[in-house]
Amino acid sequence: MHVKHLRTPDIVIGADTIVTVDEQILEKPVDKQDAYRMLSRLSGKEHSVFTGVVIIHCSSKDNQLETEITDFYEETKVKFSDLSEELLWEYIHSGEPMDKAGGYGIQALGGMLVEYVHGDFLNVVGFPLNHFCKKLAELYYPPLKHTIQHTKHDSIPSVDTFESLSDGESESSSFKEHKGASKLDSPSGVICNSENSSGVRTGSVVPLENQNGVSDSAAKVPSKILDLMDGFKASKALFVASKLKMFDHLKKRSPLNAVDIANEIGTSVCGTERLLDACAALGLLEKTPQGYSNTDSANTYLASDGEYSLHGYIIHSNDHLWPLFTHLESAVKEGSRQNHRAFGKKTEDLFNDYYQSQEVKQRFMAAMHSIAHLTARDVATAFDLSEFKTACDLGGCTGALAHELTQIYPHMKVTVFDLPEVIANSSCFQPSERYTAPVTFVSGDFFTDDLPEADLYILSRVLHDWPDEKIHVLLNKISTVCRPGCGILLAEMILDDEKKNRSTALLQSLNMLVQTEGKERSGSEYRGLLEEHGFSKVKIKLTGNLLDVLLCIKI
Ligand SMILES: C[S@@+](CC[C@H](N)C(=O)[O-])C[C@H]1O[C@@H](n2cnc3c(N)ncnc32)[C@H](O)[C@@H]1O
Repeated sequence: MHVKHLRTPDIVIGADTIVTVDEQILEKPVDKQDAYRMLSRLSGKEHSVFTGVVIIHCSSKDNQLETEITDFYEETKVKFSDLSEELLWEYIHSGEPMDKAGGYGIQALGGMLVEYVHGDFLNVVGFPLNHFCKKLAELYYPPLKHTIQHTKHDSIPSVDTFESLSDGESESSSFKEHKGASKLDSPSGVICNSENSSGVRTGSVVPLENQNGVSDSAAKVPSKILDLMDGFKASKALFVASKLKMFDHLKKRSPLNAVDIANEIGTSVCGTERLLDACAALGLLEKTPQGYSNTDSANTYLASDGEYSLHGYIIHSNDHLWPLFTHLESAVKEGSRQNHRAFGKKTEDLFNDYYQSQEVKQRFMAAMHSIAHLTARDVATAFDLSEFKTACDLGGCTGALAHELTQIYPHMKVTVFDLPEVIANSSCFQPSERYTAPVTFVSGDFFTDDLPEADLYILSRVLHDWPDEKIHVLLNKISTVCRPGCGILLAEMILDDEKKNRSTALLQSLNMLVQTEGKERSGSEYRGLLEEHGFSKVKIKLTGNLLDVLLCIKI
């Protein structure tokens, strides 16, 4: 959900869950599950615990910020006395306030404050009822085209409801729109274009068999399987559009038509037009009679100078991961990495592959940097690290996380420790002067060289590169230099113990199979490895971002 327009007086609705305990606000919203856990622990006692919606009043009159927390249980007013207006707006615009429990606010009168809901109203208020009912109906009673309707509610933004069985989900964010698009060449479906309340054109699929009212659900290919079969085409379309810098051109100037873009990037008009249309259907671009433009998300994430650009990681995915994944079958049969098949050379060490050529090294570092930059804030704030005066980010690469730590903990001295080839190349990834914080870069090999002294050792996406034997070598080295009270902070995609729920992390584990000797691990597996080296008090935080965080302390 995006709160697109704010009315005067500026009232913003839809923050995530905030929990206050004894009048202390945990500044960082916790996720809903955490909140419920806390709530159940504290219920019945005299604590003020609130889950639900934060309504922030910004009064331009006296510059006072007041936060009203509505809750299933109680209501109260808390003053954000230590939160500056600037910070608040940064927070609001970071997109964080727009998900999960924030949606509860728009169920009631709060809905009047929101002018637009991009996506499905019912899906932002909790259980994805719309999607659920739609899927049930698809299974048991496919809708006729003329039954699709839109419902307008008085007190809430105009929305599609499950009564209409429209494909509201496909509009929920520009990046999710690929669901409808992926069915373009589906043998079982045709696209019906409809206009939603925000004027967004959406494609909802009506099975062919419904057009004459005859249901033949046995012949229907499940949409999830179709999505997966199409997924590689969608990925490649994104990769190629990124590689050809289409999003960069459109960020500089838009709308542009296919001929303009083809001329600028030196490609065929017919091929360019098809790629642009595919990107528009995937929700990456907007297409109007005037031409193509980037969506907001494309400007932020896909343009190479976007605030949270993933361009580096996308190019790495295209040039490095794609060839490796074409050998997934061999990797599965043999249980080992496929670099020799993909790139025709056998090296002992994964990082040798990357650092032998300046071009590949630059590409790899840019890829690491883009993900680190996007996740650094969540990693750095997952736990209060202010008690640690010094930190060493082992395998810290470009220093993106190190810089974030120094922003959040100004008194912390942070060292980045990485291989000499990386340290020599790190200068081109440093933030502008204005933000330059005192991060020290030290080169060395963490398996063989002395480690810099620190109170906190950080291993971000390092352990997943290695098999258990190597991890024991590294943890043993860290444990030897750690005094009691020192800590290790891991940032990884942490699997659930049964290894069945987190598809992004499980796919990432396949990614590790094709190129490393490592794998993604569960919280219990990391805990086991760390406890063998004297680290306990393990705390795990699932951030909801690409990386989760584990903190443990040497006893
Ligand atoms: C997957 S990258 C992660 C980079 C960074 N921590 C992040 O999260 O973006 C692994 C990093 O470990 C570094 N590395 C690998 N082997 C190393 C070694 N033996 N000694 C020091 N650093 C090493 C690599 O150079 C690379 O920067």
